[in-house]
Amino acid sequence: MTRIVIIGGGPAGYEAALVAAQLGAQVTVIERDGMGGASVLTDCVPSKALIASAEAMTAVRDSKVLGVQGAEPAGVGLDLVSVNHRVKGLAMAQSADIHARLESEGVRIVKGSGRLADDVPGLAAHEVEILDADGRVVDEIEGDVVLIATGADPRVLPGSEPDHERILDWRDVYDLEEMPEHLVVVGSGVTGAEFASGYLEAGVPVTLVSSRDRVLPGEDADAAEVLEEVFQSRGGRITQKGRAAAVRRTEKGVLVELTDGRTVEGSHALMTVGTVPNTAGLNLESHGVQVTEAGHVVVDRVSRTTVPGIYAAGDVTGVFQLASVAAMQGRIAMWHALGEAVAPIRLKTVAANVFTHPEIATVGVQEKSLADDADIDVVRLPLATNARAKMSDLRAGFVKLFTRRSTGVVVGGVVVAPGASELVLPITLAVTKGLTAADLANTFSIYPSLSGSITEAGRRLMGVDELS
Ligand SMILES: Cc1cc2nc3c(=O)[nH]c(=O)nc-3n(C[C@H](O)[C@H](O)[C@H](O)COP(=O)(O)OP(=O)(O)OC[C@H]3O[C@@H](n4cnc5c(N)ncnc54)[C@H](O)[C@@H]3O)c2cc1C
Ligand SMILES: NC(=O)c1ccc[n+]([C@@H]2O[C@H](COP(=O)([O-])OP(=O)(O)OC[C@H]3O[C@@H](n4cnc5c(N)ncnc54)[C@H](O)[C@@H]3O)[C@@H](O)[C@H]2O)c1
Repeated sequence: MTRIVIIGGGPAGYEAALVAAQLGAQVTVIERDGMGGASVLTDCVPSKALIASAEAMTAVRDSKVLGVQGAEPAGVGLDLVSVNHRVKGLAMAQSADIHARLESEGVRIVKGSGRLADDVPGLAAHEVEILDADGRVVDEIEGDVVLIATGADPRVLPGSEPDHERILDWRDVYDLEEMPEHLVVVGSGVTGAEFASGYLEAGVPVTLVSSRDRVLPGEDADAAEVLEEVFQSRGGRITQKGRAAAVRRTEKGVLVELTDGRTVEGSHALMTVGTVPNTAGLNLESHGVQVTEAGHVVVDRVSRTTVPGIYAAGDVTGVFQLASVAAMQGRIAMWHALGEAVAPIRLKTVAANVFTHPEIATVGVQEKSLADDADIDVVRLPLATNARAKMSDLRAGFVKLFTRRSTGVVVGGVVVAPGASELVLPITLAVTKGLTAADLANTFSIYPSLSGSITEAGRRLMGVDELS
């Protein structure tokens, strides 16, 4: 029986464990915190649960235009203590469900930190030491295959170290007992944009310190522009081209000093300036496992590292930091290691969503990476023209579709709308299965529905041939 040792119990680790157990391997998962990893306990799941409460606030406040009475902004508020209580409880419950599921599949779960400990490099099997919370080695186990799935932690900006009271990282926010009077979010990547949007919706004045001239530099530029407009129309402030040099505590709160001399004051600062992979202390380099300058483990498309028998998956690899990608990399690693037929990961088919208001969902090729003479047709349909959107008073947002001009095959798309994370699925399916604009156009969508804009985009891009 193949012995699999997995270090880290996030989506990369636990999904890998499920696949390996299903294929009859003997599986051990070493996890220092709790099953589900940072994704479930502190990052993805809690943030989306918090955002769900903020969205409920928005739905109530925005209902006046639909004729609802008594929902004036001053009369609607969030009870942050009970929201945080709910968020943490939900994360713990999800973690417990994953723990129970793994145990029911026969996976052994060990609490502690794992690290590679081969005495002799190059052997077919690998030793892994288990350390307790005090750093003492308490056990050693041998695996035929080791999966490194240790995730990533918040990056700390020197001079802006979180004190976890006023200067926070995103894992601290669920311990707040009162709403911040004025939250300064430093960093406008996906994490920063989501928290800035969520807290603003929850009724907190927010300033977003963005180091670029546009928030969400990695996303579709039109989508980022819509998000900025909505954010500012609701009273959010954006400090553009503002790179934080230091964040200090003041008598009343915090002062964010920017590299160009400007300052931003607030009651709390939330640091969202990226992540660092958890590779320290794993003995990777001494075992010949190649890591990049930034510390990410180098893997190929079937999750192999540079050492036979050692695989890596998830945020520790730096390949698209998404729970869905982490899980797929973990599964692929096990299929490959256990001799199953396996297709290398296809990053062009990955769908991603920014959970702001409105949400931004993307899949496949994106406009910013297209050459001027690319063989690509693009259509952009504003939501404002969609009947269902009008009924719900949704004005901001759009559907954008990219097809290959020569074949009509759908190669990418962007949806900016409330619930874009759900709406993007037909486009993702089209990109994954090589469907054409005509396939979308000839698919029945419900009338009236927001997904009608996706089939309509297909019709706009249909070639003349398909009409004849
Ligand atoms: C605020 C936030 C919101 C996000 N929201 C989303 C979202 O909505 N959708 C999405 O797809 N992605 C989201 N992400 C990204 C997603 O959380 C990550 O891509 C995902 O957690 C990666 O999973 P992983 O298994 O690689 O690592 P993790 O989930 O980080 O799990 C790794 C685990 O390994 C443990 N570990 C580390 N070192 C050791 C060791 N030596 N021994 C034992 N255990 C160890 C860690 O404690 C951790 O529990 C979000 C990220 C952030 C920061
Ligand atoms: N919904 C989701 O799927 C979701 C949600 C959150 C995070 N994530 C993923 O997690 C990963 C990490 O996201 P992130 O947003 O934490 O990191 P990031 O690296 O994507 O963004 C960090 C931002 O901070 C900025 N920054 C860095 N130093 C700064 C400074 N001194 N002052 C001001 N700004 C500064 C950077 O320019 C960058 O725009 C990403 O890959 C992201 O996709 C996914």
